[in-house]
Amino acid sequence: MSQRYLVTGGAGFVGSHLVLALLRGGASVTVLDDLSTGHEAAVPKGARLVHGSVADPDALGRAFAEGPFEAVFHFASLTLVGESMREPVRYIAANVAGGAALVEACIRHRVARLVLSSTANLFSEPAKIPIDEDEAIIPGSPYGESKAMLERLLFWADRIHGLRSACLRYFNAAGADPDGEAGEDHRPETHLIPLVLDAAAGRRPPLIVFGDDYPTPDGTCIRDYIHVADLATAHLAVLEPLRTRSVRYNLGTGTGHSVREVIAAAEAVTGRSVPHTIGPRREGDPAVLIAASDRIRRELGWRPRFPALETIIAHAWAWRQRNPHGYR
Ligand SMILES: NC(=O)c1ccc[n+]([C@@H]2O[C@H](COP(=O)([O-])OP(=O)(O)OC[C@H]3O[C@@H](n4cnc5c(N)ncnc54)[C@H](O)[C@@H]3O)[C@@H](O)[C@H]2O)c1
Ligand SMILES: O=c1ccn([C@@H]2O[C@H](COP(=O)(O)OP(=O)(O)O[C@H]3O[C@H](CO)[C@H](O)[C@H](O)[C@H]3O)[C@@H](O)[C@H]2O)c(=O)[nH]1
Repeated sequence: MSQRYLVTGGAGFVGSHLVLALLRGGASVTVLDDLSTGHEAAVPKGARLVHGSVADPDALGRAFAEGPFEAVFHFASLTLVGESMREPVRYIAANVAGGAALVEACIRHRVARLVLSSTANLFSEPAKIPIDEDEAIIPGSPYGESKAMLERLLFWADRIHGLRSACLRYFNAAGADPDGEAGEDHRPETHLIPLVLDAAAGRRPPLIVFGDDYPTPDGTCIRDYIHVADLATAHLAVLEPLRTRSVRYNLGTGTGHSVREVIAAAEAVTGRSVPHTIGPRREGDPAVLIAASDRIRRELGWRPRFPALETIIAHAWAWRQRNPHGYR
């Protein structure tokens, strides 16, 4: 019998790519998603969708009735840093309550392993770049704070109940399924690469570059863009160590790219110009965020298959070209 997994938020960008990877590996997948930002059409064929919130006991009951699960992957979350700066209470309440309800259900249903989508926003004042797992956790927003709280909740769930967990701190998730079966469709879209590609395609007004007076070589912010398919393989790679211990890893490629470099790479990939203007800084944006992913490389042998920015952008562009209206 095939192994069965629960993926919360599996109708969203990163979650749907993990669902694809699990299905391609022969697993059975249940997705629990309230479709608040995800899309029913993004749930890959072959997975079962339970429509509802992780905070709703009835929806959790319907999802867990499909178990027992080998492991649970928790992507479902409010995810926007900027929005969380305006609505801190809603962000912390929703993310912590949803995560806590899910963890409680995992304990009750004797799930042994849970993987949490955590974030680079834990590290708003890095003492050194690249950022490793020993860096002090100083969340940059209520969104980051909610992930820090869930990481602590998981620490205690392991210590007291033996629920093993992996906290995966993604840096900038980007790209699309290399075979074109899934892609990025956030509404509203706030992420740089899809905005750049839509500007190139003429589907949006010119991109606004948020500040060109940062202490970086070209003045624009530097980020570590990691292919969403490589995030998926990292989720699969942690399942083995989770049999015996909890882990936490920072996930990026270890290479940073400025906003200007992203624009130049997109122009090279698409053969079009990316109309853009320079605007003010966006509140809360650190100048440079780059992950040291040495620990997961060393301990688990994980490597990004698609580390090059051009490949990440090419896959995102290919999906967007075939799906100009996203998932509709
Ligand atoms: N995209 C990134 O660059 C990035 C970076 C760091 C961390 N993350 C984390 O990765 C995860 C996935 O991010 P994403 O970009 O795929 O976001 P997304 O919005 O595309 O996906 C989130 C999914 O969760 C669902 N959801 C939200 N609240 C829910 C609830 N209470 N119950 C059930 N479903 C709910 C949404 O409908 C959506 O399908 C999030 O936890 C996010 O915080 C993302
Ligand atoms: O219209 C835009 C959009 C973005 N940017 C710049 O592009 C870079 C990337 O911005 P994104 O919004 O794509 O990503 P962030 O680095 O802000 O956020 C990412 O990392 C965060 C943690 O730091 C969270 O985890 C979040 O979910 C994740 O998308 C930033 O320097 C931003 O200032 C622009 O110049 N113009």
